Amino acid sequence: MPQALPATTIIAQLDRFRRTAPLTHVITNDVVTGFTANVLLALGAAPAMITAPEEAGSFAAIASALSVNVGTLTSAQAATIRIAVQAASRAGTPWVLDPVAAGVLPYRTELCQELLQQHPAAIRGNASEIMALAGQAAAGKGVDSANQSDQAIDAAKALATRSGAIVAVTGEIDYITDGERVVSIKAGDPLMTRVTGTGCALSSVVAAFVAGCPAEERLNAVASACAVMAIAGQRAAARAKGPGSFVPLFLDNLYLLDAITITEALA
Ligand SMILES: Nc1ncnc2c1ncn2[C@@H]1O[C@H](COP(=O)(O)OP(=O)(O)OP(=O)(O)O)[C@@H](O)[C@H]1O
Ligand SMILES: Cc1ncsc1CCO
Ligand SMILES: [Mg+2]
Repeated sequence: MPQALPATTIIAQLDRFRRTAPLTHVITNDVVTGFTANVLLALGAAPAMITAPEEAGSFAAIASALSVNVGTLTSAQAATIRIAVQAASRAGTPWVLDPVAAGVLPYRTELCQELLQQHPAAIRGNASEIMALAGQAAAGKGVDSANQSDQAIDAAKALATRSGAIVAVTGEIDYITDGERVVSIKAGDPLMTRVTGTGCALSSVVAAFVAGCPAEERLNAVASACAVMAIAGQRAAARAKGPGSFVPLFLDNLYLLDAITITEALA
């Protein structure tokens, strides 16, 4: 049975995050780069999108966390990702994988499977992506999921056990697992699927939350990252007229999140 995440845990994790303002190295897709940087800044992290193959390795080694997303993968970017992930792995920088459209396209699916051997701290994807990475039949529709997140709980547990990563499978309900414990978050709003990049940005927020986090606290850190995004999304959607007004309200609500808003949202 999935457990709910207590508000006190989310508040403590967000407080640690804001006090440390983690330097977050992001190698992501062309669609969401600016939005992801703004989400991280609104919450209080320090994003840096360093993508040159000559620089990605040295930066991954000094960053507090690395986030890798294969959404608009090219062969040149795959080379950069390999350099960055290997450097992060060697330096002990926790890194997070967002396997966008894994299962739909063999090239990126093989790259994601290869990267799993480099000990990701966390993997965040939608249901179809997590099922595909776990080797189950999935029905991704391009970058979108055609599966419900609860269909992917077993796949998420198996993938966590195999990779050693915390796995977050997101959707209407988010499930986060270390292979044994499963935590669920029910907040968010369907409007979050009507703007691009909420999931992609979440993966970089997950990276920033695992920065400097002891291994035994990682499940709480990843789940708290999912919770802050979902809560801010829910609060923004309550006042938005549609996707256009949702985005600025979402950034404002990330910035304004505090103990009171978090406690209220989960009450
Ligand atoms: N139907 C829904 N109802 C409520 N919240 C939702 C719903 N779908 C997604 N969300 C919220 O949006 C977040 C992003 O998850 P989603 O699974 O849509 O990512 P994604 O498909 O990888 O997105 P993208 O590829 O556009 O970045 C979830 O963690 C959740 O908070
Ligand atoms: C729309 C889109 N296409 C490739 S990546 C991306 C962002 C959402 O995953
Ligand atoms: Mg995605």
